[in-house]
This record gives sequence, C-alpha cells and structure tokens, in this order.
Amino acid sequence: MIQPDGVRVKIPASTANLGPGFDTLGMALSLYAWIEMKEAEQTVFHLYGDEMQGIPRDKSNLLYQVAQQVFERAGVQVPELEISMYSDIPLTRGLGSSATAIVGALAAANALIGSPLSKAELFDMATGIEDHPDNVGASLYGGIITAIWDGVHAECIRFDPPEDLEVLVVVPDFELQTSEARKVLPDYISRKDAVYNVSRASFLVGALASGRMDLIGNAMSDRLHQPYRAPLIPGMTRILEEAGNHGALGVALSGAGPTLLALVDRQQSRKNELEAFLLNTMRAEGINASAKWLLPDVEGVVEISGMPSRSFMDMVKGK
Ligand SMILES: Nc1ncnc2c1ncn2[C@@H]1O[C@H](COP(=O)(O)OP(=O)(O)O)[C@@H](O)[C@H]1O
Ligand SMILES: N[C@@H](CCOP(=O)(O)O)C(=O)O
Repeated sequence: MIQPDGVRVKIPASTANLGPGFDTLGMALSLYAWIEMKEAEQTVFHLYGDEMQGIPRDKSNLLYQVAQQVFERAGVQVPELEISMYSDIPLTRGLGSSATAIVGALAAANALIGSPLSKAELFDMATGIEDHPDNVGASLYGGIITAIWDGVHAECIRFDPPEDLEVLVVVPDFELQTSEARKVLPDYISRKDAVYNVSRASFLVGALASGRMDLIGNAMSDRLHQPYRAPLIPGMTRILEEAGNHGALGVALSGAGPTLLALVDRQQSRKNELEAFLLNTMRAEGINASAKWLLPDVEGVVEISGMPSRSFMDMVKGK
C-alpha cells in the first residue's frame, strides 16, 4: 500500500484576498515548490534553495507534522520519512509559502499511502491547519477560488481566471509574518465598511468569473484589512492609489503582505512603466524590492509520476 519509490508533488504559490475578499478569495500563481516524500528507516530532510534557510530539519518540521496528520486520519503508521523540498516561493512575504508547504505535505502523504483521502478532506485538513481557506484552496485546486469555512468544513467554488490576466508581484526585502499582520486588524468594523467590502468582493468575483477585466479596478478596493496593514508596508498607500494610472487593472496587498500585487491585461504595453512605478515608489521609502511577472496557475497541486530514477533536484530543474 505504501508506494515503494516514494512520491513527488509540485505545488503553486498563491495570493489571498485580492483586495476585498479577506480570508475568502485566492488565486494560484505560476511560482512553485516541489516535495518528495518516501518511507525511511530514520527521518531525514533535504531542503534545497535560498527559501528553505532556517526551516527546521527535525520532526518539528511542518511538512513532517502535517504528513503525520494524514497517516493518523487514514489509520496508517509511517513514523519515519525522507522528505526533500525545493521552493522558489519567498517565505513570509504574502505569497502563501505556509499554505504551499501544508498542501504539498498533505498531497504527498496521501499519495504515499495510496490516496485514501479525498481532495475535499485534504481541503478541510489544510484549512484547519492554516485557519483560513483562501491560500490553501488556491494551492490545492488552482485557478481562482472563493471559499467558505465553518471551523470544520471548507467549501470552495473554483473557476478559471480570465485568459489574458497577468500578475505583477513586487516582493519587498523584509519579512512580515501573517500572524503579526493579523494582530493589527480590528475585531469590529462599521456596517458601512462591511457593505463596502461585501459589495466589492461579490462584484470582483463576478468580474473575474465572467472575464470582465475592465471592471476589476473598482472592485479591488478594501476597508477590512488593507487600511490597517498599510502602515506596516512603506509605499503601499501610494501604490494602491496610483498604480491604476500606470497600467494596472487593479492592485492589492498580496495576502497579509508585504508583497504588493497588480493585475494586468497581458495585451497591454505599459508593463515596464508599471513595474518601475511600483519599485521606485518602494525605493523612495527606503525599501528594496524585486519584481516577478507571473501567470495564474490553473492546475493546483499535482503529483509527478514516472521518474523515480531521476534525482529530486534533476526533476526540479527539468520542471
Ligand atoms: N517548507 C516549509 N517547511 C516548514 N515550514 C514552512 C515551510 N514554508 C513555510 N513554512 C512556515 O510558514 C511560515 C511563513 O508563513 P506565513 O507567515 O503565513 O507567510 P506566507 O505564507 O505568506 O509566506 C514560515 O516562517 C515557516 O514557519
Ligand atoms: N487571508 C489571510 C491571507 C494570508 O496570506 P499569506 O500569504 O500572507 O499567508 C490574511 O490576509 O491574513
């Protein structure tokens, strides 16, 4: 029942909220991590790449802990594991690295023992661990997801992003833990602000699902989390206010930040201008940042089969 050669999965990064859809909307992105998981005599980790620095290499590691939850739920014992991971996803920057690790560990552990758990069960487990469904739903299902979570079960509707949608992310060179960026949020907001957000989030889903990219701009504003998080990210307020004048369809904080995200029509020609505006605005505030042009990922987590003879890193380099 346990796959003798182990299993390999590829998991996309994600951006959560898309402005008004706090803890609800997510989109998978073409930036990836890879995990290999095998049964072993003794637990060992091989963590590759700059983004894996500082990640624990013992049984306290999130990947190991999450895998054990799968085995427990399935009633199977696999106490010792050999786990390899490589990631291009920056840690603690608002691109869902923790969700990627959780979804990757759930999918790999489930595949290792013959896939007894359904995707819906993995989604419930992932949301329980992460505590909000937006990033994990996007990394699990790909595309754009709109999700609900009642504390036990998560449900989502997934749809394909508009065909010409392209995504610019500007990643500042400082970290912001999601837990810290949640502490600054108020427990209560006014009815006026609640209506503001419900209307924008609903409108944004409608615009994205029906391919109306011209309507995205007005729909991406938010009063639930971004105004409270803006003081943590120098340059953010100006970028949110002015990116539309430089070719962005819409702009938002990516997840809990500090990364900023602009949605762009792939057919338009002001990409250099937009990238320069975002980078220069941050630089003027003393923040170095790097820009990445990404596409939505539409597959979500996938198992890579049929290559046990290739080394893990050869597989990653072959992408
Ligand atoms: N591959 C991994 N293995 C173990 N822990 C990880 C891994 N990737 C991320 N994490 C954990 O998730 C944290 C980052 O999560 P978070 O603050 O939510 O930021 P984000 O998910 O936006 O990158 C890291 O500090 C680390 O504790
Ligand atoms: N809805 C969450 C999303 C956190 O995303 P991350 O990528 O920053 O972990 C929030 O806004 O707190």
